Amino acid sequence: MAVETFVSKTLELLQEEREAEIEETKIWQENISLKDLQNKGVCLLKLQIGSQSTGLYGRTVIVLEPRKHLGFSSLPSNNFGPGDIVGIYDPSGCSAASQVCTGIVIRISQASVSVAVDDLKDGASFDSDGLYNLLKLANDVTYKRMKRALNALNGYRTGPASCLIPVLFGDAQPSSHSQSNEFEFFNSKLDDSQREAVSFALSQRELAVVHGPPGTGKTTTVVEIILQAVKQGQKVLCCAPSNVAVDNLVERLARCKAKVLRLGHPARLLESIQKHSLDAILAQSDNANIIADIRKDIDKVGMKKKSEKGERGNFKREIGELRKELKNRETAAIAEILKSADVVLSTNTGACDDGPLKFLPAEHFDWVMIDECAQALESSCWIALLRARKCILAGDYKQLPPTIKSQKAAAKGLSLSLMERLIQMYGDSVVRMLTVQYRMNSAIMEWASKEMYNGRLTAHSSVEKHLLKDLPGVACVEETSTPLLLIDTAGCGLSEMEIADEQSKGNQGEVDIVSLHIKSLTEAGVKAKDIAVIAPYNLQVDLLRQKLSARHPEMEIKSVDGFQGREKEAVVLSLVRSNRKGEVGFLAEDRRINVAVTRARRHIAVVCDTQTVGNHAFLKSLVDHMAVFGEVRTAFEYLQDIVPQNYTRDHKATKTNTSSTSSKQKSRDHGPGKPKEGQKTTSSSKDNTAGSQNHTKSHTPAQKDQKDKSRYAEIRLQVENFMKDVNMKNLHFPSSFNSHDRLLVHQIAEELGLVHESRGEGGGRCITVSRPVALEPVEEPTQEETQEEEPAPALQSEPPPSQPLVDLKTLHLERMQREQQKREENVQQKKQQNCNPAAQGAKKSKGKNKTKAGACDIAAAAVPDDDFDALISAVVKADSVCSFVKCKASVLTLGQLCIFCNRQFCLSHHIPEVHGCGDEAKSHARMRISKEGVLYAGSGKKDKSLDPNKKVYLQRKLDSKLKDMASQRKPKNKEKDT
Ligand SMILES: Nc1ncnc2c1ncn2[C@@H]1O[C@H](COP(=O)(O)OP(=O)(O)OP(=O)(O)O)[C@@H](O)[C@H]1O
Ligand SMILES: [Zn+2]
Ligand SMILES: [Zn+2]
Repeated sequence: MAVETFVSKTLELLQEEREAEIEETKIWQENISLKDLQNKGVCLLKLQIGSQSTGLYGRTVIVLEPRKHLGFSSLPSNNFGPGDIVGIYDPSGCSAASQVCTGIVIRISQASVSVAVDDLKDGASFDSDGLYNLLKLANDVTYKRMKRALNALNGYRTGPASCLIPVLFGDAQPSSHSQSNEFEFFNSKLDDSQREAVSFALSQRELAVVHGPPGTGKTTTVVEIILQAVKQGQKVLCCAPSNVAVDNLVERLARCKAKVLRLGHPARLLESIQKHSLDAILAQSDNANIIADIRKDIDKVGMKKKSEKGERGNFKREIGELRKELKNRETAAIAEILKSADVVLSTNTGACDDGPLKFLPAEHFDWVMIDECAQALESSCWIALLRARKCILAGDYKQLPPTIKSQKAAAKGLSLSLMERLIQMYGDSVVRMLTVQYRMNSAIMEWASKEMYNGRLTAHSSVEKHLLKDLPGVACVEETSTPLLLIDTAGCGLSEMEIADEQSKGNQGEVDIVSLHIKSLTEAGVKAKDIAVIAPYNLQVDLLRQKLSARHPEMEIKSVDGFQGREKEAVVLSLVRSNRKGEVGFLAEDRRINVAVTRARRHIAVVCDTQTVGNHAFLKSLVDHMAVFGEVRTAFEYLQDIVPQNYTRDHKATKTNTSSTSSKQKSRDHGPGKPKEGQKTTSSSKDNTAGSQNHTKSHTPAQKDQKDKSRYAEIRLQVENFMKDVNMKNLHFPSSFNSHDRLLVHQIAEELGLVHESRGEGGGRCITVSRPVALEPVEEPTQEETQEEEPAPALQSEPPPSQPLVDLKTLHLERMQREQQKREENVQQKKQQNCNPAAQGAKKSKGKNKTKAGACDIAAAAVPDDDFDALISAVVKADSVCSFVKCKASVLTLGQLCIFCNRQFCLSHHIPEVHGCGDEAKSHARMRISKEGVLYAGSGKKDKSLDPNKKVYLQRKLDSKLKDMASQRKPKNKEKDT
């Protein structure tokens, strides 16, 4: 009964999912430009042929690359993967008429995609100068196979799985063998939890679940289980949802000398795996020569001129005979090979009856092992499960579930994996969890363990304390000495781009900060190939690649979903979302964040707006964990390095001229070895001394603390003496001061409201403290805006540097919140007056008329209330003329607002390219994504907040932009032969 219910419900949901997919494809074909398809990651446009070769059992393999002369060396972020079925089209479009051929993606990197092409249409060939489009094709083979398996499950009467099925549907209890047989482990290094999982799997009669959290050696355990099964004489069918996971197992098992056989299209297998493929083994078998001869004969016959009438019939018959002979021989050879293998491996759907397995008797396999089970649709598992009397499922259901297009079908249960369903049904009695992890520094692990794995994980001693600085060639600087680094953009105005599509978000400010952090890491000697940059959004991935890929071609920059199953020494995670409403959308999928964080071995840096992401409990737990156990910096510490392109918060440039360097200006924790050029911190504040400044430095072990304190007192005394001596202009500290000393100087200067500056490089670097430049007097600032207006607020009682950390964090957040409120009020006010403070700020900044939409908020925030009126009137005036440098044209009646910089321009300067927003316009055009169409499974809610008028305006603008850009380009007309 349970089976019937399950099958009918699942068939329905699969149908829904299939319809969603078809619907999506239809929408694409009808409404979406190729450009947009590319943005969605399912299309790659205008690729050129990098090389062409014959490989893989006679198939043509072409390598497609982005056009070189455009300067893009990397492909746009996309969802192509090995094994995908694709169409190759000439550049006229992606319609049936322009299709050159279809093929299968063999391999894809950031720089190129290799496709094993199916037969070319008659007469067609690839033009080495031509450009081609690549489109992912929907493929219903998988659906058909799953449906068939479900129907078979429903009608299952007798067969190997008759005892297994009732257990998997709760109609019979799982049981175990009465006497556990003694066995010896092949791998003597297994830890206790791994051994327990292996013993348990061996002792169960029908079902065992191995729950392997990140880095706990799940594959190691699975391999041991399989080897033990083989030793007992069992035949094992081993599956996983993805080709990558299957190949990984093939490699590991082959290394242990197991007799493995990998099923699947050779194009889909890793090169190193191909020798284990059915095709390769077949090619080496005794039958191979005969088969090859027959093939040759067929080719020969086929080559003869087809036009010779009369002869034609003979050829056909001859070929027919040869084909039949070939088929018989191959069938026999395949069956023989299959039977002699101990472990047959394939993807879940590759284990179907229409593949080579049809040559085996129904009872052939004893066990079915499904790895990465939590990432598979249950229906796909049933393709293999019907073949065995016992199943072992391995995976981690706390990581991302299978990708499902229909949110409805997902919500109704399609995304529930077999593994999770069984755990819901039987609880822990069928599960053994691996609890020792071999990847993460314990500080990284603790959060995941606590939030996702009931606190059961422990870090193996080999990784527990490992840090980047322990890697050969990596210097010990602050960035390489901390496992957790949170770079908080709250209150820094680094808002996400306003794009109507929930699936596509970007944040240029975070890109810049990530880039600076990458710079510190690589300068400290961390290799680019050991760093992963991860973002949850494809758009952000693209922006990050644009910024970083040219400089670091070896660095992997991927979406979270694309990184599951992988690990890197260092991970830099950009969470992107930063908005007033506190919307986190897509990030609200806890498992996605879990995956992102647990890729890191020695270091994870999270760049995010804690104020936005803090609205989500799970994300907040991460932020809090990092605040307590790691190091927290505010993005302000980085902004000085990126201000010019990004925004004008340097209000000295705005000539509102005051005193008030932003209250938010935080002490910058320049770490040893990472001081930034030209960096100057002119601010300090009472409020800093109140402790919030110290939140940048968090983790201080007790003994170190003691030493720090005395050194701190020593330096502090020197600085205080300097302050008393009015004749002394500067206080130079010797270059013998190490980076930590300099850090203390920095802290003290901050506390005492002094200016400090580091000069020189490496060992010659030294720090100087001086009095702040005299500032114009200002009115008493408000409580919140507590400022550094008096040169020396100093010498009030200073709390010692270490403070309860959580409190600091809270203080910080509270303050950010107050600032946010204030900013919002200001913006409100600004709106009423219909003015635009950013315009003025931008005009004066660097002469390079460029500013971001958010800049006005920042400028407003940076100005104390009292000055606000003055600013407003200045700005109203500025706003009535064109914002282009030196242009005096009035924009009151005929002005045009630039959506990128939010400024008014006259008709001759309103085009983004003309006044300096060209880059933004270009990237915006690239990012335009239609509202519908869902790329990922997940829990994201659509952002419905964008004003429809604005959206229409935006669309129109972008459309005309695209047209402009298209007409500027002379498309190369390629001749077509049909
Ligand atoms: N018992 C062990 N002793 C020492 N190292 C181990 C042990 N088990 C696993 N490892 C190490 O942990 C790492 C991950 O192991 P493995 O490849 O089996 O896990 P995985 O399945 O790829 O990862 P995950 O656990 O994230 O799924 C490997 O470097 C492996 O050598
Ligand atoms: Zn502009
Ligand atoms: Zn103008």
